[in-house]
Amino acid sequence: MKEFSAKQLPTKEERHKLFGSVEPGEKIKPTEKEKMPDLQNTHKDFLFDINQVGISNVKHPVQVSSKMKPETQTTVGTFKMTSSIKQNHKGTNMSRFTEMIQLYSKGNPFDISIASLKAFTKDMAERLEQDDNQLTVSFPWFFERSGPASDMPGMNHADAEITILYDKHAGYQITVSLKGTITTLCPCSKEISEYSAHNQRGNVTMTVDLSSEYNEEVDWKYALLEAAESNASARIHPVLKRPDEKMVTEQAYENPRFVEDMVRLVAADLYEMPFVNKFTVTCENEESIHLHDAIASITYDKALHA
Ligand SMILES: Nc1nc2c(ncn2[C@@H]2O[C@H](COP(=O)(O)OP(=O)(O)OP(=O)(O)O)[C@@H](O)[C@H]2O)c(=O)[nH]1
Repeated sequence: MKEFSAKQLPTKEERHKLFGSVEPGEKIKPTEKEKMPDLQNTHKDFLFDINQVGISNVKHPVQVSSKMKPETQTTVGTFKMTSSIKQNHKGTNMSRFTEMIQLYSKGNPFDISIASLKAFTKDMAERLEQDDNQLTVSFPWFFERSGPASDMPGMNHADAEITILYDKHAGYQITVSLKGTITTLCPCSKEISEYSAHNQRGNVTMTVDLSSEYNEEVDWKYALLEAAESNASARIHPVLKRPDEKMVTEQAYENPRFVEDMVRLVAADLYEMPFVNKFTVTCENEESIHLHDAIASITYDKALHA
């Protein structure tokens, strides 16, 4: 066997120099915060107001409560946090956004209940010395789902999002959104075929403005998921044994749905929810007989039809 001969490597410092690192240049600008120029806080005519300025794509662990199991979970939140600024103000103080997340979470998962996020956005506006603040947090929400016959559980998830808009004069506007996955079986295919019918995964996205009647006794994630799943041909399951698979297959055949049927049925459920003001429901079916998807959407504002 060939004997291993060790290389004589230069030191780490020498290696960095070998690959281009140089000595620091002369540094003459102040290093104390008080002596640094504060460009962001320059005031003169900068031509336009800005509607939203801040930071996006901030990842932070978040704590989510739910009516479904697990009743509390830690998941990953992706935040966007902004406020408006006036024409005479050059820039926002960006470090304050992430500083506030740390202040609220104290190094733990950030509690993203509606109450906590309402307090956060109001504080944020005050800390930025602006009239408004907007926060959006999106996160995968996990929920346990059991097989319909075997009752064997597994973990499903849906994409959830909360947007809180705080305005010093107008108060709060709260919008929540959930994208859940369902099974749809094609009614046309069932009608025309001697046997079988094509079916597919459908994605139902519901975006809802919450009314002032909303309180957190109601789990909005569960309510929206139920609106999508209870109207589908069948629900999606992580674990299915043969008796489960038989039930799900037959249930889908007994409840065929076009993409149009889905958005109308979900719209009816959202219409009946007293804590929903305005909603958009979109269904996109990943068609198993096409390369393209089928899509339908309804936007409805209860106030416009009062
Ligand atoms: N306004 C603005 N800031 C930026 C931009 N790009 C980076 N920065 C941020 O500028 C931040 C530092 O500015 P400030 O947050 O005003 O810091 P500061 O003045 O020391 O903080 P305060 O004492 O809270 O006012 C850094 O966190 C950078 O992320 C930009 O395009 N606009």
